[in-house]
Amino acid sequence: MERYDLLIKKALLPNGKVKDIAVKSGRFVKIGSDIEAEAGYVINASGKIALPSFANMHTHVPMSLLRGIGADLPLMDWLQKVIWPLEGEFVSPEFVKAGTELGLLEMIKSGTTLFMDMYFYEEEVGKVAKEAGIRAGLGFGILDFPTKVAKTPEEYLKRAREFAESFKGEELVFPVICPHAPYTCSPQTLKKAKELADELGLYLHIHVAETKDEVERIREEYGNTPIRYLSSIDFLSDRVLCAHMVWLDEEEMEIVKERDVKVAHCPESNLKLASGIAPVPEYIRKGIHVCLGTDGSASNDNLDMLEELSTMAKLHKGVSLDAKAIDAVTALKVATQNGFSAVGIRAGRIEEGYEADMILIDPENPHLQPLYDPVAQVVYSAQSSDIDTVICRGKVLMEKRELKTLDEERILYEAKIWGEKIRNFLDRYKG
Ligand SMILES: CSC[C@H]1O[C@@H](n2cnc3c(O)ncnc32)[C@H](O)[C@@H]1O
Ligand SMILES: [Zn+2]
Repeated sequence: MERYDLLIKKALLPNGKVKDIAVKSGRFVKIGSDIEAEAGYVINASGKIALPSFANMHTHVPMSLLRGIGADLPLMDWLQKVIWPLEGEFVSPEFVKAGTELGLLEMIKSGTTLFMDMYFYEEEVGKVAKEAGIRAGLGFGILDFPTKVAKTPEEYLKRAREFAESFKGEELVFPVICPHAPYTCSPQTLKKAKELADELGLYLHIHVAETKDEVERIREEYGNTPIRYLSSIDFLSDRVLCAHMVWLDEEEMEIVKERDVKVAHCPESNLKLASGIAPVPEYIRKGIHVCLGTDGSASNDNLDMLEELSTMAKLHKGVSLDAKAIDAVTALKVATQNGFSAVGIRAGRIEEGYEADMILIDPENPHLQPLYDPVAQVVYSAQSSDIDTVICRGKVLMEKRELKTLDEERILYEAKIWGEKIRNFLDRYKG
């Protein structure tokens, strides 16, 4: 008799069919009716909706400890007056570890199995991600100005290289090169970051065209808009993930399409920081590769991809007056498959041959009943607390809402202690 690592029985698939799902060596190997086999682990998914898990394609996970701080400010005031001074005071390996644990708790509980992160002391993020069993594309943030983690661009680049070299060849965690933005990195730094990514065969991840102010600043400094400027220094390729991309003109969209640059749309952060609304339906129409991210928890203020995808789908209908601007099936694809495939991972579909990353949603809640159209109802009315089970590469990270790899009680306790320290500092700073 065939033996599988994991057998998920009687799950309701997005196509409306009830099937068993067999997993071996981290992949979906058989999807069929009443699979009779031995299995290392069996999950009874009767009555549950099976969907691909989410790929959060732009985060600063340790910022979970700064959630709720700096509300109601635009990006540059938020960064310069609140966030960067706080990071200068608190960022340390211990802060990053505790913030990552809190963030991963939230991400796993809301169905994410891949996140793309940019921050400081990223080796701490890597260690926690490995323990948690989640996929992560991680990069040490590169800047031109001095902070407590590095003084010169050369030092940031050195740290980025050291981090990348120490995390190469891992199963689920992979290094990425992360210059922060065109307005915080000189052309020399951006070119060196690209050379480093090319030398090590890694993706680049960067903030681009987030605000109108940024566009003006880049135009004044370099005589061009951000995408034209990045194109002129040969920074763009199919291995570049650009977060935000709110303010592009038609010609820039053509450049992005032509180079197959990946776009991480972050609608909630863009709304909260009053940055604007990226023309995502137009990107999709043009065939640009769009995926979805939350950004950090101090600009969102959570890491909940289910909420993010619902916001995305509704927001673009509202601004375009087109109910089909981003339909439910497309929204789900942007939040799942498009994220994984942007970084070369064959996941985001529950199909034989795909990586076994998936969630089970419990529809036995008033806001999901009666159930007529599982995909649309998940997109428009599910809450992350409906997510019952989360599986990453065939490993169960949460079942019946119980976390299997993280100690929820300890992590929440430690986050509250950090909260006390940061609150005391803020009180003194205000006073
Ligand atoms: C160099 S590490 C990452 C750096 O980015 C800051 N950050 C967080 N959110 C945003 C955003 O939306 N735009 C630009 N920069 C952002 C974070 O605080 C870190 O300093
Ligand atoms: Zn960001």
